[in-house]
Amino acid sequence: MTTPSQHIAFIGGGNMASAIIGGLIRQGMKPDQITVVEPFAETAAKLHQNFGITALPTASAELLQATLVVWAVKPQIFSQAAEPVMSHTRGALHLSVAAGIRTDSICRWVGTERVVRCMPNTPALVGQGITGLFPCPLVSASDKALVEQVIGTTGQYVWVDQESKLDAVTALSGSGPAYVFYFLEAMTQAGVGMGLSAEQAYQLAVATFSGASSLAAASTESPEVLRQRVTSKGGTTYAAITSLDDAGVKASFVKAMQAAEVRARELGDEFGKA
Ligand SMILES: NC(=O)c1ccc[n+]([C@@H]2O[C@H](COP(=O)([O-])OP(=O)(O)OC[C@H]3O[C@@H](n4cnc5c(N)ncnc54)[C@H](OP(=O)(O)O)[C@@H]3O)[C@@H](O)[C@H]2O)c1
Ligand code: PRO
Repeated sequence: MTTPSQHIAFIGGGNMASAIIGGLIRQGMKPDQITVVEPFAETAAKLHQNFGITALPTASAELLQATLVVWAVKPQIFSQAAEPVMSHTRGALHLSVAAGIRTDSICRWVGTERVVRCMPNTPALVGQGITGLFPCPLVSASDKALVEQVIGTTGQYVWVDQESKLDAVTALSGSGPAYVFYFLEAMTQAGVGMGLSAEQAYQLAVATFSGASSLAAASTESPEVLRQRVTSKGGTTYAAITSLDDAGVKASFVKAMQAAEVRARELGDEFGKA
């Protein structure tokens, strides 16, 4: 992976921007190749402390040097954040991480159709993210290559062929780390209830998740077969999975992800109008 030689601007310097900036810096990009617009002083201080970047509190002509602009603001304020930025960045390629906000809204707000919409996730912070990407028709092969270079510093990526599929990516891998943490909370709570220390229960739960994920990634077999290998006839796993099935956990999980996909669409409808 080569480091982008371009200048990159981030609008919004919070969690997701920091995850991507961290990836870029780890790969050797220099802080002076990165401009961040971040009005919140505490977040700006963290950017300085973590990456040596002095954020701008508001948009300025400094943004003119950006060849790529990464939009990492909440969907709710995207259109408002774009107003002061637009006049400085019309010549740049734009990459949005905002959940739900569709490319027709983004193109209107940023004044160009060189727009890629994406959905990363927070394991990007440790270089193990996965990002879904969707390009507008005017995005060139070299634009896509630049986006791949930037997002590649945070982990894996997949291009989707229809924009609506990004809402599914959002429900699956965008929100997905929260589902994993939810399971970790439950497994740790159960372990503590059975007499383990909180530290040991958490260590066992985290190692089990990462170990099982690595096994699934390395295996050619389906998760169903891998699960069956753990499940001895009449044994402990059988008792646990039967209890989960009786409680309808799998169906509830599918329903929960559908709720996330619906919410992504709603965010686009609700905040994409402006
Ligand atoms: N976190 C995730 O797991 C995740 C995953 C994929 C995609 N996303 C998407 O990433 C985007 C950012 O999420 P996040 O979790 O990184 O949120 P966040 O940590 O709150 O970061 C957003 C930052 O933008 C700042 N901001 C507000 N108004 C601004 C303006 N006018 N100009 C420039 N910056 C402004 C916010 O400052 P204030 O705090 O002062 O408002 C905040 O620091 C969202 O659209 C979300 O859908 C998040
Ligand atoms: N975090 C954002 C949300 O919860 C988008 C995916 C992960 O809306």
